[in-house]
Amino acid sequence: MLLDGFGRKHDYLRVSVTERCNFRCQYCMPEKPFSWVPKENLLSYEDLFKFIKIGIDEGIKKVRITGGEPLLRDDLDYFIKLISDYKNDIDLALTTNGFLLPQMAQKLKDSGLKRINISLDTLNQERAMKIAQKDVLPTVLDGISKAKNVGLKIKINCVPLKNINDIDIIDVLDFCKEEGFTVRYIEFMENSFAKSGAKGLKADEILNIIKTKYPNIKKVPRDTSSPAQYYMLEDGYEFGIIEPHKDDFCSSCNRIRLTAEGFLIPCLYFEDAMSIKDAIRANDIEKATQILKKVLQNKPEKNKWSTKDDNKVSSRAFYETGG
Ligand SMILES: Nc1nc2c(ncn2[C@@H]2O[C@H](COP(=O)(O)OP(=O)(O)OP(=O)(O)O)[C@@H](O)[C@H]2O)c(=O)[nH]1
Ligand SMILES: C[S@@+](CC[C@H](N)C(=O)[O-])C[C@H]1O[C@@H](n2cnc3c(N)ncnc32)[C@H](O)[C@@H]1O
Ligand code: SF4
Ligand code: SF4
Repeated sequence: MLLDGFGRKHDYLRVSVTERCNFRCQYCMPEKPFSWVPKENLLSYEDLFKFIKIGIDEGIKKVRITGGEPLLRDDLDYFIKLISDYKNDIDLALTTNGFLLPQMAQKLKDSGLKRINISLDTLNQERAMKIAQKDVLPTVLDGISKAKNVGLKIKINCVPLKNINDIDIIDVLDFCKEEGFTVRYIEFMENSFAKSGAKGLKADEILNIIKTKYPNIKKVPRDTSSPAQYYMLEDGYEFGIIEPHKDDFCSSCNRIRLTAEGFLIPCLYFEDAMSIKDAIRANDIEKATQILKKVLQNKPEKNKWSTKDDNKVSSRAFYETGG
């Protein structure tokens, strides 16, 4: 079992397979980074898989593949199959912007992927273009529909930005309700890579907008293993809000992150990380396991965003950590 220094059991591994992306979302990667991590510094699928096996053998029950845009990395279905064949009952999921799903959805499903979380900030083509800085919406909607048709379980992630897509919150909710998807609104997390001046909506602002159409909203008892607080509409439909500025879910944090370069990141909002790259490349499983346990031992108790100081800005890029 993987326990950290506060006795929290870790059974959720998020693996970023690339930091590259085909979108330039204002809240994440508005400019192409000055340089990408050179390809030779990335861990191969076989090496990432070696580490995932360690995790699974130590008690990891859920693996989420993310990025950058994970579907940009060639042969992702091969990687997913490696994991799925190793342990078929693992909760194997992917977070994607959806753009490459039209051609990938079936392959992903066939390779053993179970769930998919897709980013969808608006159903308005122009505003989608403004956020991603590319005309993405028709292809993303096609991708969502393909993913649904092949039988992948879908959640939608939406980051509402002030004066950009705050007017789309209810549309996105209604779309998800109709399609049978769970939507989670994520508060914009200030970071030094986001477009300057970008402003997110806080949870109560998001809720107030939803209440203009659905006044009777009930809070669902909190599942503290998820960063999302869920709410229920009168008809039973549930949606979530993720408030990264809070830390009430940190006391039951169950997750650890691995970047494409092999850094193990204990907490989304801390700079610390240790590399397992050399150990894994040398096939030194014992050393890689030791590093994993050391990272967990030194994991912070909670994020540093919950203080009253609202001006904190993370210097970690979401496209590097995978969110
Ligand atoms: N503060 C905080 N936010 C998180 C954490 N994990 C995920 N989030 C936020 O939630 C967003 C969406 O996460 P997803 O990639 O969809 O994964 P998930 O929420 O674990 O998905 P499920 O497995 O479906 O519950 C991330 O981009 C983050 O903004 C976390 O550990 N701490
Ligand atoms: C970094 S992306 C990687 C996966 C994929 N490219 C995507 O967009 O779904 C993972 C998640 O992080 C979220 N995200 C990115 N930047 C964010 C920010 N500054 N604040 C809050 N969420 C953010 C995205 O909306 C997405 O749901
Ligand atoms: S949020 Fe996802 S799609 Fe948007 S720029 Fe970041 S990695 Fe790319
Ligand atoms: S902010 Fe850090 S400690 Fe809190 S839930 Fe996320 S990863 Fe865990």
